[in-house]
Amino acid sequence: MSMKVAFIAHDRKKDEMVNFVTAYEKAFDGCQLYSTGTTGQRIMEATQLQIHRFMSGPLGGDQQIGAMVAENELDLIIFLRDPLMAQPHEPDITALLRICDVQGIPVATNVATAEILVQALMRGDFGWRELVHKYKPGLQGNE
Ligand SMILES: O=C(CO)COP(=O)(O)O
Repeated sequence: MSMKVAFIAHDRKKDEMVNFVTAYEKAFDGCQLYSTGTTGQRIMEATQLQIHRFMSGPLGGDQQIGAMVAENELDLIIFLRDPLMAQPHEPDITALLRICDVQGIPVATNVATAEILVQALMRGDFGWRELVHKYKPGLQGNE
């Protein structure tokens, strides 16, 4: 099953995102890729990856990705937030992180975590959906 991965980066984190995705281009090749508007544009300019781009974050892109999460349609999100600058669409960002916690979707908000998750992706140990179900009370595997 091909993994569905989303990339989001705030402006002062976009170079870091491009460098990160470029370094792991092979790992992401073969995944179904999604992004907010400008982040995806920057990654596609720098790599051969094909990415489905949603709207820019401040115009609703975080919410569009959040809608995928709500349907449990994403396996991994790399969201390089700018921790030092307030964003006009802060409520959308909070909402996206919240819905990831609702659905148990792994989110990396810095490259240290992203690195670990991508290593796991390359090893093929992304049994996320099963894991999530295992730990949810009342669901199969957690009697
Ligand atoms: O603002 C963003 C995420 O909150 C990112 O949007 P862009 O990728 O369009 O810059």
